[in-house]
Amino acid sequence: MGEIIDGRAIANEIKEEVKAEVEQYKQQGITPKLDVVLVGDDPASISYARSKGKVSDKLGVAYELHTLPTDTPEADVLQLIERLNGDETVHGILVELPLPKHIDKEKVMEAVDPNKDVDGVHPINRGYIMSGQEGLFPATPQSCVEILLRSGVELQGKHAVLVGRGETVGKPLFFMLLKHNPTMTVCHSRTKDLASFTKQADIVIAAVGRAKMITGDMLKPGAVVIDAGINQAEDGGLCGDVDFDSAKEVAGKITPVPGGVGSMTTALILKNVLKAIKKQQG
Ligand SMILES: Nc1nc(=O)c2c([nH]1)NC[C@@H]1CN(c3ccc(C(=O)N[C@@H](CCC(=O)O)C(=O)O)cc3)C=[N+]21
Repeated sequence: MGEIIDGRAIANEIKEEVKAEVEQYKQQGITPKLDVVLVGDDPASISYARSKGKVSDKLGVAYELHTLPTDTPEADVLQLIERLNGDETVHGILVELPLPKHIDKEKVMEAVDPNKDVDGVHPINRGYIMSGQEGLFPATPQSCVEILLRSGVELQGKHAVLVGRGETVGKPLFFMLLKHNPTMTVCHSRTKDLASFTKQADIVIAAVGRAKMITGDMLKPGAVVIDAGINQAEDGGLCGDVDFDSAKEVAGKITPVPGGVGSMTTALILKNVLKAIKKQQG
């Protein structure tokens, strides 16, 4: 049976690092601050926003949640973002997605000051991911990379098979991982004979959004398996894109869901707030 990677333990490491750095900023008279904009009443977004508030409190980061009704005009959302862009006490801005249908998501993402864009969604930050420059990068792909690096998984020259090419995880993760020199294959929902690819992988990263689609018989023995999926299981609980029970028997290392990739994302958003401060200081 493979080693189960403890995402919560790694998240706690990151939280301790962030907390210490927040302390240093406070001694310089700067209180790091994160502002979250929540339009409408999507229950997942409400719960994610609350979780960011709780972790901010714990780490000494100031947190402000701007809740707007579902029928808020797009212009009002853009105006709020403009105000936050201009407010120098605000270091990080994150707009919870999905936005109501009458609001142009791209317009909103482009409105956020790229140096405050702690969700890493502004086209400029997307560009930095590709060019390998320092920028603000999205938390979930960062979490996958951090898990690999902090678990001592060697990437150079290894074959990493990424399953998923979505805008939030797969696509940015491709470039973020490639920096560490693995040979990479990208598979996705339309890939024919997925198992023929995953069986060759030293590292499998699952981010397709299909519950338990990667099973143990699709893995090479000893492979490292990183599961970025969050799906509703039949029993009502959470499950990943990997069938954990069969995969853990074959994998060398594997992340669980919950307790893996997801448990680090909030900590990484707050780490981005600190990176954002440095960007704003120039
Ligand atoms: N509008 C929006 N805002 C988000 O912030 C957002 C989102 N959409 N879509 C998906 C990603 C992912 N993300 C996670 C945050 C915390 C955990 C987390 O703490 N998970 C715990 C389990 C939590 C539990 O059991 O309830 C764990 O994996 O151990 C997971 C995932 C936020 N996201």
